[in-house]
Parts: sequence; structure tokens; C-alpha cells
Amino acid sequence: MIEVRNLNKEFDGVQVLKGIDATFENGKTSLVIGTSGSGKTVFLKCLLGLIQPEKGDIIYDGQIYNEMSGDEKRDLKKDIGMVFQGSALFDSSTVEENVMFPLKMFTNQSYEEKIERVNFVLDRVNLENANKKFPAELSGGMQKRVAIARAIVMNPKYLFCDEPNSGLDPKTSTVIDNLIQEITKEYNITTIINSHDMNSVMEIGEKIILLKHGVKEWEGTNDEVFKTDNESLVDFVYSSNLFKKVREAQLKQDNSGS
Ligand SMILES: Nc1ncnc2c1ncn2[C@@H]1O[C@H](COP(=O)(O)OP(=O)(O)OP(=O)(O)O)[C@@H](O)[C@H]1O
Repeated sequence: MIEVRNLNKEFDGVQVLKGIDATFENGKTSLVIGTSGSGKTVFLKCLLGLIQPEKGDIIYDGQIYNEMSGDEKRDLKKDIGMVFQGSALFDSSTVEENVMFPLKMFTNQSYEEKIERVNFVLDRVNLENANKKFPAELSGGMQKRVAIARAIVMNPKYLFCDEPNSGLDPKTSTVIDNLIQEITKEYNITTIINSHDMNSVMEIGEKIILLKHGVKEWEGTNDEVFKTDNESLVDFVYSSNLFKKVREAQLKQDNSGS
């Protein structure tokens, strides 16, 4: 579980995160949504320890980040898996080498132990025969699977994904979303996804946090999205005509049922 309390971050006097409070539970897929520039990436970078907030606490399973020793912070890094926007694979390394990288960085395992774990996670993301391929030989969806395999190879407690569907077609996006959600439940991971993909919101948003100009504007589940009166959320969702129609149909159905 990750708890965020009164998180504040500013750059050159401009406040980009304004007193964010949030709780992210393990075994659940939480989405942080919001328009471009709303503060999603800065928020994720604060959680990753890449940016130091001026004020507020980030608490990982009861441990306050700012009170951790250097060793504890290093240990925490091993517990965090990250899927970057655009996959961020090493182009000149094979799939196997890409996925093995964190094990080489953080463990003293033998080659046999490492390759056993690599094969296990590749199998888990349905990439059994891709060990010796290079990223350029794979489709965008397959590259994303490799990125997920690499993110979970250390058996993380926390999984952060920055726009995991960017560049993917809607069908492949859904497959990747479902894979992330399945893995989250299977291994009881606390998963936080930055997204502006409404499909993802509706498909896997067990908890959704809407940021607007650095403020937490709304919080709820995917079931609650279409019933909300929150203007900012409606504005965000209504930018897609498809969802506008779905909401109208949903409200009509609810009204006729009551
Ligand atoms: N290192 C930085 N220095 C100065 N300003 C920054 C820095 N990083 C982010 N910002 C500013 O913080 C605000 C929030 O940016 P952020 O990247 O978190 O938005 P976002 O919601 O992730 O947008 P997008 O969906 O486009 O990725 C923006 O106004 C941005 O210009």
C-alpha cells in the first residue's frame, strides 16, 4: 500500500502539485488521469524518488520515504517495477538480456537462477519464444510485454506504468491493460498507472484519481465515472464523443430502471 499525504511540488515558484492526498492499495490497479500538464508525471516521479517534493509524505507500507536510511531507500528501489512510456528497452540487447538486467543489477543470483526467473516472467507475459530476439524485431505490443516482464522480474511490491498504451492500437491496449491488472492481482502488487486513455479508465480503473492543475479534483471507481456530476471529470470524459454517447445511454438505462 502507498499513502500520499499533502504532497506539494513547485518548480521556479510555480506550484505543480498542490496538497495531494491519496491511498493506493495492493492488489488493485489505480489510474492517475488528467489532461496534459496536470501533474501526472511529476506525481509519479515523486513516488519513484526522482523528484524531491517540498512538502508532504509518501509512505510505502507504513515506511515514510523521507525517514528511510540510504540502505532502506536502495531496498525500496528493488521493490519498484517501472514500465516507461515507449517501453524504453535496450535496442542492442536481446529480450532475454533486457529482462535479466534488473537481476544483474540488484542480485547475486547465478546465471541458471537468473535465466530460470527470466523464462518464468516471459512465460507469464506470453512471450515464450522471444528470448533471442531484439526489440526491433517485435511489434509494439510485444515490446510492451517485454517491458512488463522486466518490470516484474524482481517480484516488485509496487508497479508504476507511465502511459503504458501509448502507440498501441485499441485492441492491443486492452490486452496490455488486462495483463497488467491480472499480474497486479496475482502477485498482490500496488499498481499505479498514469494515463489519459479512457478505454483503460473504464477497463481497469479500480481506483481513479483525476488531477487538474496539480490538484486532486476527483477520486472514484470506473463504475462511478459515468454517474459523476464533477464538472472537470465530465469535461475530461466528454472530450471523447464515444464516451459521451455511452454515458447518455447509461444514464437513460439507470433512469428507466428506477
Ligand atoms: N523539471 C521541471 N521543471 C520545470 N517545470 C516542470 C518540470 N517538470 C514538469 N514541469 C511542469 O509541471 C507541470 C506538470 O507536468 P507533468 O509532466 O507532470 O504533466 P503531465 O500531466 O504528466 O502531462 P502529459 O500528459 O503531457 O505527460 C507542467 O506545467 C510542466 O511544465
